[in-house]
Amino acid sequence: MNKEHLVIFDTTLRDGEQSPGASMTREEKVRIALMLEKMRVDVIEAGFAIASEGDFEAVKAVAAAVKDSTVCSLSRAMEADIRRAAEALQPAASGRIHTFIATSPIHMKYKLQMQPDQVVEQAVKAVRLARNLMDDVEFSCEDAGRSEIDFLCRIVEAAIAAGARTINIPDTVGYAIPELYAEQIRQLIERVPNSDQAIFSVHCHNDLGLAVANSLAAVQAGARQVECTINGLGERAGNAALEEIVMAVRTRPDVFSVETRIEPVHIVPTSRLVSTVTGFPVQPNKAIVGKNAFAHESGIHQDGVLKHRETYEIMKAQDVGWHTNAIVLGKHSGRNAFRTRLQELGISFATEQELNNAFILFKQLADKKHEIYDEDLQALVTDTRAAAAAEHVQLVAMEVQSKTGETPLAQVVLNVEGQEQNAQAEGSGPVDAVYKAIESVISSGASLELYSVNAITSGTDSQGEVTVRLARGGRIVNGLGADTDIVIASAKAYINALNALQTSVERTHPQGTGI
Ligand SMILES: CC(=O)SCCNC(=O)CCNC(=O)[C@H](O)C(C)(C)COP(=O)(O)OP(=O)(O)OC[C@H]1O[C@@H](n2cnc3c(N)ncnc32)[C@H](O)[C@@H]1OP(=O)(O)O
Ligand SMILES: CC(C)C(=O)C(=O)O
Repeated sequence: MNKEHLVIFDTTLRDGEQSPGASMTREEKVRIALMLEKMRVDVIEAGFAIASEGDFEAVKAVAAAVKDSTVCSLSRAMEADIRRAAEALQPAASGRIHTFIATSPIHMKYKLQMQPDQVVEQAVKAVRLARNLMDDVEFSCEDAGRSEIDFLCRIVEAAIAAGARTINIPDTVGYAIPELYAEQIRQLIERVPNSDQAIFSVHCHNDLGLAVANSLAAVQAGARQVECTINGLGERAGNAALEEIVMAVRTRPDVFSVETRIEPVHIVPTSRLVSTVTGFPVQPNKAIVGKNAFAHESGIHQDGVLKHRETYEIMKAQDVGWHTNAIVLGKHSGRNAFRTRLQELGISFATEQELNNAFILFKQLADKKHEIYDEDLQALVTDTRAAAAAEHVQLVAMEVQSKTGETPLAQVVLNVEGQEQNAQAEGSGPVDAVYKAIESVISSGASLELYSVNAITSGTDSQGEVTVRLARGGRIVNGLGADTDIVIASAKAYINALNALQTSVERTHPQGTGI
């Protein structure tokens, strides 16, 4: 099927900048514009030239920098705005003046305080002036979503006759519903006698979360330009997200008879740039560009993706600029994902039982921690292997009381050579108390040469990894322990070192006297 071209009009630098707190400097706008150009956006709305000296300079700088995309400036239906826009666009290889006036009864009556006839007259004058200054002129009926269809037909016909090449029908306040909005576009195209002389465009706001759905419904009804923003940035709840429009059209060629010229591989880098410049983070579950958009945490999905990616992915992460999709290990993960990740880390187990033991520890850890990182897995494997080695001493249970102004008290239950033993001790800190309690049972006679604790990953739910070095009679051993509770990690590390000390005694003196 021969596809029609869908014009992608990006207004991140104009409507996106209207998000409270998202204002951008001239240099930042140029950086983003160059990324949009690289992505092959057709039209970049760079600002509202009359808004301020800074915005005028920004539009001018973008117009000078961009060569491949059309650069556009917004202007009210007023002579001063239009002339300022034309002046800012002077350096553009291809420039567009975008002029607008509100057409809904509520806007005309209360905001503009004009009669409908006056609005039509002002729109026509504005479009004519803009056409005298520039070939490419777009006219928008602000608040078209709440405008009467007969009035819209009248003003659109007049604007096209005055020279507008693009007619934009914005749902300014995000009031539209897909079927009704599509019907509005369809009727305009059918009823306006000169509609074939213009491209119909849509510009949807997301107040009801319907901006993308409305835009796509309008495309199905004949709109051939979509105005959108990176990350859905924009006034109030934002605009239709460019990445969602582009990828919907691309992913469902069976549904859409249009195509864009966007190179989607630049989507994620551009999204990151916009987020960094504006300081607006992208929510993790945001379609296409959110951190979780191509991440799988649940075992059944991970198993499916590992067997055949398309079982749970309708797009390819790399196509939109991600390095790869992600299998995130957590409490919902299964053995297939666990084993695969360990294999990627170069870790394999001699027996299925060893893998199962590690998987049990993994699930226990995942119950305490949101996400399990590679470093966690490495520590976990060390723990599994330490457990598999001969263990003379095992930690059964422990409890530590640590209160401001009071001496910490530790109670431990150890299994020593198969026999449970209880002990308690005070210490200068909780770890000191635990170590003294352990020593009151074991009496190893070893000296503590090193104690260090590291957070394995970032975040307060990170595991602490403790390293302990013990020395006795010229023998030095290290013990490692990891846990989300660093006092437990410390106990594990100490016991691990005591066991290593005993193992080294056995190696040198097979009839050795024990710990
Ligand atoms: C839906 C949209 O996103 S529209 C774009 C919104 N973006 C912006 O407003 C950002 C840039 N705006 C600005 O910097 C300022 O509002 C300016 C420079 C445009 C105008 O500033 P001011 O002259 O101080 O006017 P102010 O903003 O207070 O009021 C807007 C005036 O424009 C009139 N107006 C609003 N839209 C239009 C229009 N499309 N065409 C003609 N006049 C309009 C209003 O009726 C009001 O007129 P009044 O002062 O005679 O009552
Ligand atoms: C000026 C127009 C295009 C607009 O931003 C809107 O109506 O939301």
